[in-house]
Amino acid sequence: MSEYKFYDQVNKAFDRAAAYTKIEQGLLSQMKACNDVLHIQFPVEMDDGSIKVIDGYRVEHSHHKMPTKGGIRYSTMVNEDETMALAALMTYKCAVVDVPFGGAKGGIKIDPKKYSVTELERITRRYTFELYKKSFIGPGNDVPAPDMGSGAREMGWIFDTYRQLSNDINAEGCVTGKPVGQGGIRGRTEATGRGVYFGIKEACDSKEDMKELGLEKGIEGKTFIVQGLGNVGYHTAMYMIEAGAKMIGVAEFDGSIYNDRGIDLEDLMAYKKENNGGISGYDKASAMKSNNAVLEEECDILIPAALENQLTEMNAPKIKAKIIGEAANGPTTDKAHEIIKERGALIIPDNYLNAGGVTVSYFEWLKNIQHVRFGRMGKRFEENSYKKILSVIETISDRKFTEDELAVLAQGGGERELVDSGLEETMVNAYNEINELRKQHNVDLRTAAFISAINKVGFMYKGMGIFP
Ligand SMILES: NC(=O)C1=CN([C@@H]2O[C@H](COP(=O)(O)OP(=O)(O)OC[C@H]3O[C@@H](n4cnc5c(N)ncnc54)[C@H](OP(=O)(O)O)[C@@H]3O)[C@@H](O)[C@H]2O)C=CC1
Ligand SMILES: O=C(O)CCC(=O)C(=O)O
Repeated sequence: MSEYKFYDQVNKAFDRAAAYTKIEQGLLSQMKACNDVLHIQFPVEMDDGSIKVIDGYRVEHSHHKMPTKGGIRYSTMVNEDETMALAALMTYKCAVVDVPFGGAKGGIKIDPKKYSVTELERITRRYTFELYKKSFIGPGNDVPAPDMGSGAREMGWIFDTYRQLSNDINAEGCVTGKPVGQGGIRGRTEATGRGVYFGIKEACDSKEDMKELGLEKGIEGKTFIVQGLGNVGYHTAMYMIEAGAKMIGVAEFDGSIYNDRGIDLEDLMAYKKENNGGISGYDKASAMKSNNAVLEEECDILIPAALENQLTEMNAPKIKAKIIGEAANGPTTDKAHEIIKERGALIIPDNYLNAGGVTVSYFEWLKNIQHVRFGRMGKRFEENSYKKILSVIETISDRKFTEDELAVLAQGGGERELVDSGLEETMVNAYNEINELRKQHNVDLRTAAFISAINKVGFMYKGMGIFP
């Protein structure tokens, strides 16, 4: 296990922020506690007929809102402490972006690369069965989603297993991040990275805040370095580049690379695919001496998008980036946070910045329990209304719109457009809310995000009281 107890790190940030709230100590202790911690060990038959015992976890951190929500991580590093920390972060993250769920997280302690697809399916289905038996899954109680090492395919297996076991009419809402054909929503796969981009963009669009950092307003022209080109890292980089930023460094599990003229993301991804997921040997950038060395290079924005505890007191003094965009959960230890803050850099914290995933998961869950795709009822109606307005404009202005103009101007909101709009609205509003708190209390953005979360969860508890 890492020398940094992840759950302690989260609680340190919580305690720092709690001092700025008026919530009593007993209630603060209840907010920090993990309400249910499940550790299971279950057997799975391998392709060669042998039997393996697998460790699985699910932690429901807070039941102040139901269902609880959070991804399932497939990694050899999974353990109880990590799952508790990640579940706690889910509670605070949901509160920061006003997603009405309690926090949860799951983990299966395996290296998914070492198993065949059929073995992974058996592991996932048996894990789901265990969650079902123990009431740790269901659209009204606990709703998993993807995290490191898992994706839409695994969520599809979870949904199918759940619906075989239960005749719940809302079964589709038992898990999010599913393939679209199985009740998933368009835009969930890219949602976390898209949300990270919206959050960084909102920060960069503040002239006043950028001036404090000695930077120009806007994302365009800014350089960035990313750690981990998985789901979150790749989509973040893609949207940053689309907006005119330049990726000059990448760190992966097998090495790190740097090129101040920019690295072609798609070219690198194609190389990575051929190279078993690794970037070592990529010859269009310089190889650095270790897999984390590139994090210390000069850049405007550093985006850790892989693991927790990556910026520690060891490397924090050498980090030169002016903005740290925490796409991963818990990438910065408490001590590193203090060091980076002292230097005057802006840390955009995980419990706000990577909330795009759970936000779009919320939209997917709503779609599932409503049993109707967003846009299905209104899209045509909107389009017909816009066409009528445009036709009146044509009549009174003597101007004829081209087919292309009409296609753009008379477009109604389909599922993808509505998801994107809801995600942007959520990320922008939450940024401004926590940035206000940052200024009001003269604190950093992480502390501000925790103040926001603690006050919101505290407000729920005050209203509900403590049962019995
Ligand atoms: N998926 C989601 O919707 C959300 C994810 N997050 C967080 O984002 C982070 C990344 O998750 P996600 O993108 O889904 O996971 P993925 O499994 O898709 O990607 C993780 C990436 O990090 C790489 N990696 C692993 N170890 C290291 C290392 N030591 N140094 C550098 N890179 C490494 C992986 O390489 P390889 O695959 O070769 O091992 C992979 O490219 C996690 O902290 C997760 O909790 C947060 C919110 C939502
Ligand atoms: O989409 C979700 O429900 C949870 C995503 C997640 O695990 C996270 O935000 O860390």
